[in-house]
Amino acid sequence: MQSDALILTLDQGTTSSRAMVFDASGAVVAVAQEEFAQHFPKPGWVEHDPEDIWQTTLDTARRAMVAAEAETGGKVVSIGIANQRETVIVWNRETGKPVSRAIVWQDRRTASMCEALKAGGHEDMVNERSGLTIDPYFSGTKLRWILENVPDAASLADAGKLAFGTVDSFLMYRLSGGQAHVTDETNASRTLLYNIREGRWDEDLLRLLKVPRSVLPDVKTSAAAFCDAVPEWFGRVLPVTGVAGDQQSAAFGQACFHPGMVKSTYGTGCFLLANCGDECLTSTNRLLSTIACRTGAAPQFAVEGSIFIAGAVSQWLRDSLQIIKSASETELLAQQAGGNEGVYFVPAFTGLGAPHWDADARGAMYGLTRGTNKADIARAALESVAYQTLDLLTALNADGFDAGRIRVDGGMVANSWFLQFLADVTATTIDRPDMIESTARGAAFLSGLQSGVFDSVDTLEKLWQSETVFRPSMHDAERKVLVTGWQKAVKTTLYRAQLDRE
Ligand SMILES: Nc1ncnc2c1ncn2[C@@H]1O[C@H](COP(=O)(O)OP(=O)(O)O)[C@@H](O)[C@H]1O
Ligand SMILES: O=P(O)(O)OC[C@H](O)CO
Repeated sequence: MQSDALILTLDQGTTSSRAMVFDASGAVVAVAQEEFAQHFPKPGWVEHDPEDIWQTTLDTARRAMVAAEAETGGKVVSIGIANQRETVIVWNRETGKPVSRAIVWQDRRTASMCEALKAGGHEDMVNERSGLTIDPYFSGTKLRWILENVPDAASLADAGKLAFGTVDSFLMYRLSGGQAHVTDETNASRTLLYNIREGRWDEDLLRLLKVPRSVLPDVKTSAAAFCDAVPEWFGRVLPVTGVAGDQQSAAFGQACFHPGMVKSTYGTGCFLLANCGDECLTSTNRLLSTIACRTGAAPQFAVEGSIFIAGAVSQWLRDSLQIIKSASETELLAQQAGGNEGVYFVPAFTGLGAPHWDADARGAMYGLTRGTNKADIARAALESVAYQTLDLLTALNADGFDAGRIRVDGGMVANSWFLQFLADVTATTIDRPDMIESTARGAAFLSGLQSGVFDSVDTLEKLWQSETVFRPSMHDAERKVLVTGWQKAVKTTLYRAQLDRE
């Protein structure tokens, strides 16, 4: 292990870009973060400007690197990337310019395209090969939408001048000065175009979604020589040696290296991953199969439950309702609320993900009375994230797992009230590590293994430390009442979506 070597990680998330520098002991020595604009041009549409993604990534990376090298006297030797997944960027290979805004994973504009694919009887084939379900969440239909709706996109594709990528791929294209068009297998596994069992872009899926092979990046394993960042950005050449979708990266950063280990990340959304080792398990309860990070020759897999709105509920209370000034206020408000008061909040702002998969569902609050106040609403908002996790765990356990303990991370786990309620309502032990930035840490682990800063996975495993353990303490009867109320609220929300479709 090189003692003065540092690793720069780029955690490009849905609401902000964050750069972190790690040292050879796995500790964070510098952080820089910038939020960027979210665009909602039509109901259900969510877009980012790719130039915002690039600029905030570059600015935060430079700031964190300069601070870390000045502070420690060490040198950054490699870069790791963890990114919001599924989000689609398409650019012109000749000019490097995106042809449209990025279509974000939360965007629902392709709901009818997905319905048509399902009606065409393609669901089983898509599920078997990609591990995913047909839903607007994934990249494939978003890419199709751009090819069909953005002027010149199809003709550029015909001329071989169009490139598609998830966010990691776009960042590497820019970092390498336009040399690299590459991604990693965890990101590829979220596109709906990748055969996760055979580890290749799937010709039948490409044909189904009418995606030309020429627009796709090359795929590597997550710890690999991806590309070199040119000196223009950091003053010297720096190799990108670790790349993963942020949720797979978080599982790696949480040292969930063994089959059966489970992590759940609470950022904008919530994503629960259970390690399946080298077995590609198929859920019979509407969870996803996905590629996890590997360090050896054999591909690794996880079963995943994806919830679209988690920490974003607090952002909505802050930015849209304006009843709080910061997300952290929800903790005190929830304590003040005292009880659930029969108030339920189903935050289906962008449809419901696993295990319901209803793109048409929309958010709702139930049980409001004249006495309902902002504390009740804040509590219901936090509760909703715990109930949604319960729905995932119920599906996971029905698939044969025994998730008795979960490692949690992400911005929302600073909220201890939420974690205790999560433990209570799921009757599961919740383990918060000393380092909740697992996403960035996973990318640092991957990059550092490849660049020689870390010598082995065993070394990394020893770096993981628990900070607080939240144990279930709620009586079964109380839990049952609360959960029954939630189930009724979800049922009503799904029924309403069904009525809207009729
Ligand atoms: N104390 C808190 N209580 C509840 N939610 C919080 C708290 N702190 C942060 N959040 C939420 O966590 C999210 C930020 O987490 P982060 O992991 O940075 O997300 P992302 O990577 O998706 O951008 C925001 O949605 C924010 O509202
Ligand atoms: O930006 P995050 O951390 O909420 O993660 C987004 C996920 O990768 C979407 O699948």
